[in-house]
Amino acid sequence: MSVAICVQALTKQYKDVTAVNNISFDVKQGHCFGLLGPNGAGKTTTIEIMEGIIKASSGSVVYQHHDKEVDHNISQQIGIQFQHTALQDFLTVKETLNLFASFYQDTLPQKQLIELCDLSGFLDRDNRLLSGGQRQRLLLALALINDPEIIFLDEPTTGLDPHARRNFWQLIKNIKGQNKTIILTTHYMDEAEQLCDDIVIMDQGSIIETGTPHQLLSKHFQNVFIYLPEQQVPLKLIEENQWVILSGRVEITTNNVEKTLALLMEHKVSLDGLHVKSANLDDLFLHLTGHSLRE
Ligand SMILES: Nc1ncnc2c1ncn2[C@@H]1O[C@H](COP(=O)(O)OP(=O)(O)OP(=O)(O)O)[C@@H](O)[C@H]1O
Repeated sequence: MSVAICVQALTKQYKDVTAVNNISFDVKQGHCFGLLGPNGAGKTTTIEIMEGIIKASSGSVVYQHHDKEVDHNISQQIGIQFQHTALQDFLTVKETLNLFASFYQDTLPQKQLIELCDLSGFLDRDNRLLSGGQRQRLLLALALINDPEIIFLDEPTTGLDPHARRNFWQLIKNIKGQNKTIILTTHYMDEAEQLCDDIVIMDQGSIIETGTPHQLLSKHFQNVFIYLPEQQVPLKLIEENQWVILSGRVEITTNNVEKTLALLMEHKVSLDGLHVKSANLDDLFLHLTGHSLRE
């Protein structure tokens, strides 16, 4: 898999704040790369340096295809969905697409863009009347308007309801299916698990973990959790096995689900309401940093 962007020893120093502290990673061509971390971790600063919007204090960002360091000219070739983009009042969605298309030399055919971002139901609607999900789909279309190979999405589903978020994920999967490279920042671990091939986790300007979601989870967690209503499990069994009682449920940590279920059945424990959960990226984040990603 070839490398699309190579980030080397990147540092950004503001007066008394080191926003990004000597980080290095590669973004692979055709992958969805996730940059995760809590507020203030340095994600936006990193992304803005990669987009050529701000300059690094030291280190480099090289777009391998162009074989040169990033500068502001890169904006013609990449797509950016910013966290907050002001849309022109009194323009319809179609007029907005036309306006943004006029900023670029080469653009994706509008019909294809409308289909890809599922805009056909509200093309004549004033921007101000769009729902959160519709607005994000329009912003995604604007990021794709110049048919970029590389697309930056900065927290694209923040504030959307679960249904709109899932719709949006499907659009991102479709775009990924066209062999585009996506760089995504998000606070939502389920989003990263769904979409990202590679993940970098940042905290306080530094990288604290890197890998595929599967590699990260199997490196840090060999166990799964089994939950059962407390009243169904004899106290003696709980104590003997050093299981934990949490909010009315018994939490059993095990690396052998079959063996644990056999033990419960042997003691005639009812399995009504049983819940089995593998560790997810939220658990990983808590494990690595001692705090949850959305705190
Ligand atoms: N222009 C600036 N001047 C001084 N400090 C800044 C500036 N921009 C960012 N910082 C600081 O750099 C650190 C990293 O900020 P950054 O916005 O990159 O974090 P983030 O991970 O994107 O956070 P969020 O998820 O809240 O967007 C923070 O401590 C922030 O206050």
